[in-house]
Amino acid sequence: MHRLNRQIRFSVNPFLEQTPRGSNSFASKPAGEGLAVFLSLWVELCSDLDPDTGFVVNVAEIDTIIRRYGIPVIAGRITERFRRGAHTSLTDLTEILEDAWAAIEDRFDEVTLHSLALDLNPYRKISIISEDAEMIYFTEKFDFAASHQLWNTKFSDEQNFQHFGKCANPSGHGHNYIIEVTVEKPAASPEFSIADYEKVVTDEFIAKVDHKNLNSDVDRFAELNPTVENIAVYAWDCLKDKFATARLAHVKVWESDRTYCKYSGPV
Ligand SMILES: Nc1nc2c(c(=O)[nH]1)N=C([C@H](O)[C@H](O)COP(=O)(O)OP(=O)(O)OP(=O)(O)O)CN2
Repeated sequence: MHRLNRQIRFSVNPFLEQTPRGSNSFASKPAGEGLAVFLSLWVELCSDLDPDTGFVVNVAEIDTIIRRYGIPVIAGRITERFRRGAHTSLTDLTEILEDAWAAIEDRFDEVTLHSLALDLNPYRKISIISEDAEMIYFTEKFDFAASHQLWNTKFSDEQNFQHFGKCANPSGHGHNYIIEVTVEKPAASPEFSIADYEKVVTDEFIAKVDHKNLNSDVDRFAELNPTVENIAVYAWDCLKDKFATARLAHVKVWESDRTYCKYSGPV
């Protein structure tokens, strides 16, 4: 079974009568005319591969279906809210995403719609997945800078340099880390506060690691190597059970744009 993901970038122009023309789907289609609401929708589809084409579905077909049936639902609902001056909350966005799901889920032959994620900006998204239609997932990215040394006192110096190479440098080295924190909550439950969520992540995790020497400033790493894998577990432990109206679903820690570790542990 394969899972194919495709991102569809589009803009909503709430106060224009006509959808702007435009043909750069890499940037946004429909395009924004002047200042517009830029969004993107990630569509994840599952199936075995078609033996003749090697496709789950041709991405051109995904684009056509999503632009014809999905985007008009999202754009229409957002336009309607803007025009009557209504704020669009996460609960409203969840309903809009669920309506988009209903409009497209049966449009793909022999392929299952597995998830839909709406990027609200480059650092924040909401998602729904087929396994758990009652749940909404909210994800935001945070950054922190930290230094560390990879070293194991059980090893000789030579063995340490063999295992960890330049990361064993006794003076340490630094990374600009990114952490993505995903929480889940029942779609129908009371409004989730993004400000409260951000405060929890900032107070319970970022404050403990940002601008720190992980080996010497963070107790967890006094004996344990601060690898990206162990940092992900530490983040999980710091954050689980800390959200008042949501449950931690998983964390993803990026050590660089080439390395990340995703973790979800026992709660
Ligand atoms: N499984 C893991 N392997 C390594 C980790 C880790 O956390 N988990 N960490 C490191 C070091 O921290 C290293 O600094 C990683 O840096 P990175 O930029 O990814 O690698 P380099 O710059 O050293 O790669 P080049 O190819 O030399 O540019 C190592 N391994």
